[in-house]
Formats: sequence, structure tokens, C-alpha cells
Amino acid sequence: MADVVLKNVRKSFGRARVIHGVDLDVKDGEFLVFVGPSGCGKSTLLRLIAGLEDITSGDLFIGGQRVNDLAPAKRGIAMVFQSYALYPHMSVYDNMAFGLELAKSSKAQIDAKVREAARMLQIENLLDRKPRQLSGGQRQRVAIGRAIVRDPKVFLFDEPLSNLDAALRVQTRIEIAKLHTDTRATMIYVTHDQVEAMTLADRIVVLNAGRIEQVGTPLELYHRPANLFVAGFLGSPQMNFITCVVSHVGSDGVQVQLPNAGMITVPVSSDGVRVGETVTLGIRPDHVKVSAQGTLTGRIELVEELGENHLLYVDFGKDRHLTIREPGDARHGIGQEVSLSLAPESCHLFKDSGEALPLIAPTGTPMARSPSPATSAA
Ligand SMILES: Nc1ncnc2c1ncn2[C@@H]1O[C@H](COP(=O)(O)OP(=O)(O)OP(=O)(O)O)[C@@H](O)[C@H]1O
Repeated sequence: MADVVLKNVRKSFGRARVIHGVDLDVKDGEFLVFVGPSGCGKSTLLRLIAGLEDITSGDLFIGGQRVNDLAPAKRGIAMVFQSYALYPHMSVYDNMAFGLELAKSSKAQIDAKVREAARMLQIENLLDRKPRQLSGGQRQRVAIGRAIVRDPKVFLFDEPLSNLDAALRVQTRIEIAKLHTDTRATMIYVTHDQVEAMTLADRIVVLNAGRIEQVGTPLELYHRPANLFVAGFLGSPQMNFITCVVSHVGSDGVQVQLPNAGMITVPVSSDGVRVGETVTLGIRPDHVKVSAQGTLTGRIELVEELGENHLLYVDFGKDRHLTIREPGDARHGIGQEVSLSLAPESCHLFKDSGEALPLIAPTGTPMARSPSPATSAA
């Protein structure tokens, strides 16, 4: 087990700069997940840690040792890929044993480790099969088993569930969570899938164009996004954004004038905010309610019935839209005029720069939206 520390890590491919000075402190035993839009550098960062790409500048430490110049095999890491990367001509047993044979472990040691990993992953009955005789989920378990037998200090996962169907994804996700609980190994995991990120991570790192936007626990990022990017990236359906103008600032928060509608006072710090300034109000679809006396009126354009809940798409004039999530037993139809209330304590305000205004804690002191800079502990 080991911590992983990145200090001002940069990566360029030729003249293209891809990672722009990342500082990150992954704690021993932590499950850290990288998320971000396609091309933001998630896999590159993982491959830099694995040693599959050279670091252009900066320092990488694993378990306190600077490993910039250490070969991948010597870093004490094991990587699990989306494509499984199994040897097709070898049995499951041999695939799992291969790394240990290269490391010249004894036959007895190899056998014990392979059987223990197979037991953990419930693939003991598949040890004699070839990869082509396995389902996708079984192949991925073999790939994970191959990583386990090496007893790595750090597991690296690059979208390991992407090739699996929905049911298998859930099942394998649960197995990875169990593996983390059982081994308490440090794990760094790249995914596109928000549910995987939210359910597996101790902390999530949101990346954008080769930079860290925010690091925090899943709930911290969801409830207290540091900026517009993180607010818009996490959560499905996406957070609603409404451009509005500051009409008053006070100790109880910042009052804004909603377009074509009433005022709302959001309990955030008014430091550095001026009356007349344009800001963006953000509110998640779960926090907008159809009510008799709302702040905003609009017309339902579309209803999507999802069973347990449904989504209303509301037009509130000049091509402005809000998404609302309602319980599945609520009855609203297309074309209906509705009045909407926005819970002020669930609203976020973002300055022109995109930065979130800090919430005011009940005592009246501002609470940072971003709980931790990239390098601090959660
Ligand atoms: N070997 C390479 N040579 C040149 N550019 C590369 C190379 N590998 C990655 N890149 C570029 O680096 C950037 C980051 O790529 P990376 O694969 O890390 O992104 P990602 O966030 O993992 O994307 P995705 O979610 O689509 O897998 C992209 O612009 C990509 O084109």
C-alpha cells in the first residue's frame, strides 16, 4: 500500500501540452476517481502514474519514492484496462500466473495467489478456460485477478467497465468496491460514468483541459461545486443555469432579479459582489418545485416519464428553459402553465469568472464551496 503524490506534473506530446501542472495527493488506501470530458487528460494522467508515458516535468512519488525514472514493472502498480489485454492462447490460470512467473515466484506461491484471487472474484471454475470461452464480465474479472496476484501497492483502472452491458457493469462495479474494502489498496480509477464515480470514489478529481477543477468527496462536489464547470459536469440531468442581475447585497446573502420574474435571496457571501452585476444562478432539477405561488412561471414543453420519477422541461420565455425532476406520481402535462419555486438554500451563484460564491454558514460566516484544494486531504 502506498500514497501517490504528483507535484506540478506536466505532459506534452510534441508541441501539444496536455497536462498543465497537476498537484495531487492520493492517500494510502484511498479510492480516487478521475472524471472529466473526453480528451481532458484522464488516461494520460493515469498512464503517467503507471510509467507508460514519460513525465515532461514535475515529480511523481509512489510510497514516498520518486519514480519518474523507474520502469513501470518496478513501481509496484498494476493496471486494468478497458480492453482486458489477456493473452488469448493462455488459460485463465496462466494469464493470472504469467506476471508472477516472470517475477520468478515459486510454483507453490503462484498457485496459492492465483487460487486466492480466483476465490475473491468467484472465477475458480473458469481457471482452465481460454479467454475466448469467457463472457466480457468474466474476462474483466480475470484481468482484475491478474492485477490482484501481483499484490500491487496501487491499482490503476482505465475505464474497466466500459465494454460491459448495464447489468454486468453494476455487478463488476460492486466487485471492485469489495476488492477495495478487502485489500484497502490505493486505487486510481478513470471513468466517464458518473454513477461509477459517485459510488466508488472516496474522492473525485474533476479534470478539464489538462487541469484540475476541483477535488472532493462525491457529495462535496455535488452539493458544493467550486465553479460553473464542476456544477454543470456532475449531475444528471444537468444543473439548471439562469443568468440574472444582482439587485441587493446584504449579510443574509445576495438578492438577484430573475428574468421575467421575482427576486430571490441566495444565502451566499456577498464579498466582492456589486449591485447590477450579472451572475449565474444554478439550481438542480430536484430543487425546483411546481407550486401555487412560485417565483417563476413557465409552460411545460415536454414530459419524460421515467417510472419512479419524471422530468418536466419548462420554457419560461425568450427561449429560456428549466428541467425539473418530479416524483412519478405527480401529474403535469405538456402545454400546462406552471408556477415554479426555487429553494433559495439549494441555489448556487456563480460570478462572471465561473467561480462559485461561498455559502453562508448558519452562524453567518462564509463556507467555502470548494472543500479542498487539489493537494489537501479530504
Ligand atoms: N500519444 C499521444 N500523442 C499525441 N497526443 C495524445 C497522445 N495521447 C493522448 N493525446 C492527446 O492528449 C489529450 C488527452 O488525452 P487522454 O486520452 O488523456 O484524454 P481522456 O480524458 O482520457 O479522454 P477520453 O475520455 O476520450 O478517453 C487528447 O487531446 C489526446 O488527443
